[in-house]
Amino acid sequence: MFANSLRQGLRTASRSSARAFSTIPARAAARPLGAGVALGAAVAGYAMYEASRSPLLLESKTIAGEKGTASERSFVMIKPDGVSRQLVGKIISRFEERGYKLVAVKSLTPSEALAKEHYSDLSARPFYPGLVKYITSGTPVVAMVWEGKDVIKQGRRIVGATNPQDADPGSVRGQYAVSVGRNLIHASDAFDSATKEIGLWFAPEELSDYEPIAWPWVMADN
Ligand SMILES: Nc1ncnc2c1ncn2[C@@H]1O[C@H](COP(=O)(O)OP(=O)(O)OP(=O)(O)O)[C@@H](O)[C@H]1O
Repeated sequence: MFANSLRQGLRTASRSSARAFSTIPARAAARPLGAGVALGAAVAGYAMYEASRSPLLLESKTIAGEKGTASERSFVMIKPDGVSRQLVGKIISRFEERGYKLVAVKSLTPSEALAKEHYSDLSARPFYPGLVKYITSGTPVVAMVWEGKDVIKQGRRIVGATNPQDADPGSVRGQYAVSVGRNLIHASDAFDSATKEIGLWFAPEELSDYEPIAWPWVMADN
């Protein structure tokens, strides 16, 4: 019952999330997003998400790479306030300059179903309806996947504490935000959530596999 309504919801999510730009290969992006393509992407994304909900979640190698290695991946999203305040470049620079690899990026206005599923663990919290409304406001978000050593934990440090008033002044939230309800950015908080979130927001073919020119200089241990 729940799975059916979720499946339906994610189909709707895929259909109604408006995409402005993306790392999808040009040929695929140029194709009109007909029902088949949209449904295919939704099914692929949903399959990855379903896999992330199964006991396979306990595995250390998933769509979020391999936990604890340079292939570890995190889902990072610049929220509508970050886009509206034109902080996208500054925020992306934090991850790039640290040495992390951008493996996927797209701008979209999430559907209500997608936003609700992303924040499903907070559905009982009083701020949940307002949170969903904020994420689906119509101003787009920038959804990204970043890769590199310890990117999940380090990504959370770059982002800062949930309440910007508690955030380190050098973090994104500590530098640019003051309100918990408008804290600019999301980053996965654990390997399991990165697995769920990357599978929910991206189809596998949207994730690029390449090596930045400085990769060995950034990731080597000796
Ligand atoms: N008390 C609150 N009032 C309003 N919004 C809140 C409140 N607490 C959390 N939120 C919103 O819900 C989001 C998710 O909350 P969560 O507790 O998962 O924190 P987080 O993991 O730091 O945030 P995110 O998941 O966005 O990275 C927060 O980033 C914020 O936008």
